[in-house]
Amino acid sequence: MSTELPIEPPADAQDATVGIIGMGDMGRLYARTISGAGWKVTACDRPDKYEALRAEFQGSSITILENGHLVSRCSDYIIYSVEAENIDAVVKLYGPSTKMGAIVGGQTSCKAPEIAAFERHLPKDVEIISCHSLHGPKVDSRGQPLVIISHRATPKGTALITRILSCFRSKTVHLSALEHDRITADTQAVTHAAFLSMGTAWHANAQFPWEVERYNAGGIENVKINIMMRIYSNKWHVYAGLAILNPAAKDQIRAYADSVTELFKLMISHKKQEFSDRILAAGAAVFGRHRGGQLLLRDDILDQYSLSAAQIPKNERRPNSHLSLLAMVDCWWKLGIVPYDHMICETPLFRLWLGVVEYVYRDRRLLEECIETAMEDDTFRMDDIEFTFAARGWSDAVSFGDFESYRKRFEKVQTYFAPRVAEATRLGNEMIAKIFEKTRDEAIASEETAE
Ligand SMILES: NC(=O)C1=CN([C@@H]2O[C@H](COP(=O)(O)OP(=O)(O)OC[C@H]3O[C@@H](n4cnc5c(N)ncnc54)[C@H](OP(=O)(O)O)[C@@H]3O)[C@@H](O)[C@H]2O)C=CC1
Ligand SMILES: O=C(O)C(=O)Cc1ccc(O)cc1
Repeated sequence: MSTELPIEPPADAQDATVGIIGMGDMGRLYARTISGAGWKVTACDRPDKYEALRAEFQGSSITILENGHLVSRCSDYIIYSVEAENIDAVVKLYGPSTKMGAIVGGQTSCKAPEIAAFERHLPKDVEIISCHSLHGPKVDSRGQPLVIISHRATPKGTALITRILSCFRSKTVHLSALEHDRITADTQAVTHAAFLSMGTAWHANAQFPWEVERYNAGGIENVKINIMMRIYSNKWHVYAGLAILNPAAKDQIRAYADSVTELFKLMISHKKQEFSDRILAAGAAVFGRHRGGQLLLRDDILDQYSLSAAQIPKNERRPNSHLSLLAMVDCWWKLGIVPYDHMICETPLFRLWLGVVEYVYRDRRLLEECIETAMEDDTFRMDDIEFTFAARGWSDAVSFGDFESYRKRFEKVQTYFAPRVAEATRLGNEMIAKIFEKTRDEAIASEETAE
């Protein structure tokens, strides 16, 4: 495991052609950025989209071809940027056309099936070097992690790919496929499970949380609502793929659902001592080494990003049990995970999630307030019971591995929240841009120092 600065290109690097198979959101980001850095780029989507894609990219320096055979034949680095569920079929189709001696990688969010497909279908002379940008297509890539997986690779091949991808000005992290999947099961799959469950619970209670007085509680609630809306405004297949196909994700999501259920049972049976001991033990295990240092998030920034019309002063806000947060720490504790160790594969959403969890656990008064509310206050009970059902439901959906039922669960909630998606996306983008200003500025400053 290492983090490296970009390596100087080998002498022939400027001649390399990069091929992109799958011109969806991430494929387009890659094609535009890599071409903008001066590399030759060829790209395709499904053959039936050829004419439309060609018209769209007319006059640009990106060459659109009819299919993946043509892209594979003429490219030195081919990136498959298709739905994770389709990776085996697409590599099976185009893999045998790979140019002799080329390097092949993929952008899918889970590497076990991608690497298996490459090993199964690519000619043996082909190197395998995969990648994964840990951010969405609309997020500034500077300073965000970019994982490079040199699975079947020469040092020269790795140097070339590192050089090509350095145009994203991301934080390059070299990992094995296995390390990548174990870490992203936490930073992505479990994080998403928590927010998917919040959305499902609010939908089950027929609530738009920003219209409910008890959710007008500033920073933490704003993050929960904005991220939940952000996830449900995206494509279901991204979340389904990275959870269902990641061998480590099922167990971690199940552990999260178990923590939610067990804590909820302690709450409704008013076992305050047991509940409190468990919360504090989990907090000590997870945050013990991180008591000092700067918090990841600042409350005053988060307060600015609310979907609600009414802003309630801090001293009049109603405390929340924050079952979703308490269960996250309980789950990390049970699994022996220290989330700070996973920051090498952080996404913007994970940083926000860890940020709010940390915010509660490093403020003893706030944590005591959560424990007190969980035990004594019925205001959030109907939310917490629906949240418990939802967490177990999402865990089942992932365990059963059925993409179609995952899609139905997802789209039901997505449709419910659709009317406010545009506004939530705008707010979420502003919130993420503001919070990551510092990360981006640090990345630029360290590049300038290196130059
Ligand atoms: N969106 C995100 O935030 C991120 C996504 N990823 C990963 O990147 C990959 C792509 O995601 P994203 O761009 O968002 O998804 P999209 O659905 O926007 O893009 C995938 C594209 O691949 C196309 N495709 C499918 N089969 C073929 C084929 N046989 N030949 C050529 N093209 C094909 C799809 O067409 P059609 O729609 O017709 O099937 C679609 O246009 C996914 O595996 C995802 O997990 C990684 C990082 C971030
Ligand atoms: O930040 C998140 O978790 C997102 O929702 C965006 C995202 C989705 C899939 C990826 O593989 C990487 C980033």
